[in-house]
Amino acid sequence: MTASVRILGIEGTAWAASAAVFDAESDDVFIESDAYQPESGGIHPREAAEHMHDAVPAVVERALEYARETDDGPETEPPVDAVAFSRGPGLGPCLRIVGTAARALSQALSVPLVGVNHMVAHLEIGRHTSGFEAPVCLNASGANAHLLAYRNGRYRVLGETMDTGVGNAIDKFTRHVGWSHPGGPKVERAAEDGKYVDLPYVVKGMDFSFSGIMSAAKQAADDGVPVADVCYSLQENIFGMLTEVSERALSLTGSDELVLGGGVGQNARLREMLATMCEQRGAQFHAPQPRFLRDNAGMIAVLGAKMYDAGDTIAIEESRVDSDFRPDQVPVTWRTNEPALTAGRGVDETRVRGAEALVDIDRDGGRVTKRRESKRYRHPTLDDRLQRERTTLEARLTSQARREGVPTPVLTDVDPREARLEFEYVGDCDLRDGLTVERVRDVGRHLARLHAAGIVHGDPTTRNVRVSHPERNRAECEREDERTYLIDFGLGYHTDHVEDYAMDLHVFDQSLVGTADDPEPLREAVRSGYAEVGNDRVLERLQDVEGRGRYQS
Ligand SMILES: C[C@@H](O)[C@H](NC(=O)OP(=O)(O)OC[C@H]1O[C@@H](n2cnc3c(N)ncnc32)[C@H](O)[C@@H]1O)C(=O)O
Ligand SMILES: Nc1ncnc2c1ncn2[C@@H]1O[C@H](COP(=O)(O)OP(=O)(O)OP(=O)(O)O)[C@@H](O)[C@H]1O
Ligand SMILES: [Fe+2]
Repeated sequence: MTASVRILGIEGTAWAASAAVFDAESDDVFIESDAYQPESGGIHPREAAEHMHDAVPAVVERALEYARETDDGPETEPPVDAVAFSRGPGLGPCLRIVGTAARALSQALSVPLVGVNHMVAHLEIGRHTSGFEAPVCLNASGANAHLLAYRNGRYRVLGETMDTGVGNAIDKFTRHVGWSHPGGPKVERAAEDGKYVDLPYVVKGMDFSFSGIMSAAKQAADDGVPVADVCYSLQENIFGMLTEVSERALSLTGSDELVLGGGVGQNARLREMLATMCEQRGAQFHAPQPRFLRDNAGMIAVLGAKMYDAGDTIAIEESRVDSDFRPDQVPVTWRTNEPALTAGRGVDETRVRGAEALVDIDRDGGRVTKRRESKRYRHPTLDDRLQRERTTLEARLTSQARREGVPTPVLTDVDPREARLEFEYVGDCDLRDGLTVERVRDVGRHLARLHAAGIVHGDPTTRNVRVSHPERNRAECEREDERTYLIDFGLGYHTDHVEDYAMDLHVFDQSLVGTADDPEPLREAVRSGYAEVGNDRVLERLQDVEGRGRYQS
């Protein structure tokens, strides 16, 4: 055995044939990579696999040489303690080649094998290099885009793309305008000379989708809008969406640490937006060095070392690869500390900061005043548009929902230009701080009622529901009707699409998984409440929606 743990990492999920050596004691990470560059178009899975076949042995050999050169243990011992490899997600043909190489190496060196989830590695490297205890993680990579937070032994997906990964979306646009792969860096360069044009902006709670904005961007380029302007505006909107959902995740979990992962994280504008957002809300932001952001075996070796330390190795027979491997499928064996959600605000607090707004609370007067803040990270034109649209919608939908029999606060005043709303004060605490099966079932009924009226809430989370809390206000709870109120309709809209109703339920479901200690009975309750009042087709579609967010190349 060497003095400190040393791990050989191998990566090859799509384009980067990469091997690395991580030395836990010195924290030294040696990385050797060989990138696949398609001659035309995007990544071809077969060609990429051929690249892996040709390039993996050489990068592994270089890494092993380095391991031997820097090894101070006896020569008869292997230069590393384990071989860690990317098991997925990724392109099947590539993964299989890397898996075969890793198994052979683990046998040849007589060291254990560690099977690493590539997406968890993208986020763990940021936790490792930042030293943050319990950050929210934004993974912005080619084939994925996830918002993740640790809870009860897993990384929970708080939000994700509903169609393609963020890098792939950008790459498809650059292919359309005839630029070579990868497109991300070219968009970044072109954007330097651009000015803002209007493009779609789609967030649903902490989920988001790129299909609308990408078709509009292609259309704009076809219509003769200067490509620089399209690139600039794509960055403003796409990264604005990712920053907004990151802020919402910080707000929901009460965390004040954010880390970035994935190849798109190399983009300076994205990093700037995230840093500005964190600064504005008093949170800390960390982005690892570029060599750890793009696909690389260093992150595989670093997480491999943590897993190895925890005894989380894998038998050769069980080490098959999984091209759909989701981050929330991984039992997190290497973390023991369970961060508590920050406690709900005290009864006396008079000002609350949400993800979007500052809310001033006048409990005695029975009023709250909500003011959407200008976001410094956002382009001023977009910021202005979103603030005004959302304030108007929130006013309208809050009242319409009540007419449909869904408890909401009475709107007493609205000023769209100032992005200001005044409501009746309702409930005693947020559902997040008083989660019960009965209340969650109520939310299911409320959502069903809204949907039946053609309204989508848009951001139903455990913080956007107010409940009466027995310990905080006895008198209140002696009322016969303990009510569950929906608030914050700013992302709502009218629609008759079953898909949109299912998405609404999905958003609530994700917030339960992200904030509850024992989410299963609650997830059951929201479905049963919904079934009492609503349309079964929506619940069926929910199952479909849950199957998405899989690896899509
Ligand atoms: C499953 C795995 O194979 C996949 N990996 C992956 O997509 O490679 P990654 O290195 O994380 O990200 C590559 C993407 O990152 C984009 N990219 C690179 N530099 C960029 C930049 N400066 N601005 C925007 N995008 C950039 C590229 O255009 C490309 O779409 C993933 O993590 O989803
Ligand atoms: N009518 C109300 N009665 C009582 N409390 C309220 C009311 N409206 C808002 N709050 C409190 O203020 C918090 C933030 O409000 P709201 O969700 O509307 O703001 P936001 O910035 O849009 O938040 P987010 O986007 O993070 O959900 C709520 O979680 C709730 O605790
Ligand atoms: Fe990646």
